Amino acid sequence: MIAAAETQSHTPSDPTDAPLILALPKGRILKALGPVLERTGLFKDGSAIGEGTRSLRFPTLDPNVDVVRVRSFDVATFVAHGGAQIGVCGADVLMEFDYPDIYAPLDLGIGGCRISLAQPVGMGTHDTNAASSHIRVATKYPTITRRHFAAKGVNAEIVHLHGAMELAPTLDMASVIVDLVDTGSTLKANGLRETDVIAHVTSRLIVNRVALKTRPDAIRALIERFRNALQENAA
Ligand SMILES: Nc1ncnc2c1ncn2[C@@H]1O[C@H](COP(=O)(O)OP(=O)(O)OP(=O)(O)O)[C@@H](O)[C@H]1O
Ligand SMILES: O=P(O)(O)OC[C@H]1O[C@H](OP(=O)(O)OP(=O)(O)O)[C@H](O)[C@@H]1O
Repeated sequence: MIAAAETQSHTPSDPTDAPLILALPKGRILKALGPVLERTGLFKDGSAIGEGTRSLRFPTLDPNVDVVRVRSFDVATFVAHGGAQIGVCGADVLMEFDYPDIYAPLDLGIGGCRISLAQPVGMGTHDTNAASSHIRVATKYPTITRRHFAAKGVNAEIVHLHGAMELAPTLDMASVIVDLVDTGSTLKANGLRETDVIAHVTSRLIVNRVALKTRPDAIRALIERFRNALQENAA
C-alpha cells in the first residue's frame, strides 16, 4: 500500500485550480481497480472508496484530484459531459454510448468478460444470417444489439432491461438475449447457451477530449500515474 500521494504540480498551462474529477464505478470494477489505485498513490485503500458514507464525492491523497463514485453505466456519461475529466469504465459501456468526446488511452486489463448472444439450450441455432429478418432480443445494450443484428440484415426488436435478462426467454419476453458473460455460470444456471461473442471487454481509463486540450499537463500526468501503476502491477 502506498502511504502518501505524490503532489501533482500545477503548471501555468492549467487554466483552473479546481481539482480534476475522476469518475469511478462502484461494484466489481472498483474491487479489481483497488490495487491499481493504491499504486497510483491516490488512495490507501482503493477498493473501499466511499464505504460507510452517503457522500458521492471524495478527496484523494492528491489535493489536485477528487473522486466521484457513480454507477458503472454512468461513468462514460459523466466524462462525456465534462462533469468528470477522467474515469474508468468497461469497454461495453463505451461501445454502447459511443461518445465522440471520449478518448480511451489505457486498457486497464481488469473486468475481463465478453458481450455475447445467448439462447435457450433447447432451441435450435437461430439463423440470424438469412432466413429470419426480425428477432426479439432482451438486453441492457440496445445500441450494440441493434448494430450487431443490422450488420446481419436482421431487424432486432429490443426488450430493454437493466438486469436479469436471462429470465426473458423462459418468460416469453424475447427469444434471445445479449449480455455480459464471464464464467458462463449465469447462462448455465438459467438454461441458456452462448451462441456468438459480439465483443471482448476489459475496463478502460477514459478522458474527456476537451479537458485534455484545456488541462493537458494535469491530465497527461494522471494518465501516466495509471500507466506506471499498471506496469508495477505487471512487474
Ligand atoms: N461477470 C463479469 N465478469 C467480469 N466483468 C464484468 C462482469 N459483469 C460485468 N462486468 C464489467 O463490470 C462492469 C460493471 O458491472 P457491474 O455488474 O459491477 O455493474 P452493474 O451493477 O451491472 O452496473 P450499474 O452499476 O451501472 O448498475 C460492466 O460494465 C463490465 O465492464
Ligand atoms: O458468466 P458469469 O461469470 O456468470 O457472469 C455473467 C453475469 O455477470 C453480470 O451480472 P452481475 O453479476 O453484474 O449481476 P447484475 O447484472 O444483476 O448486476 C452479467 O450481467 C451476467 O449476469
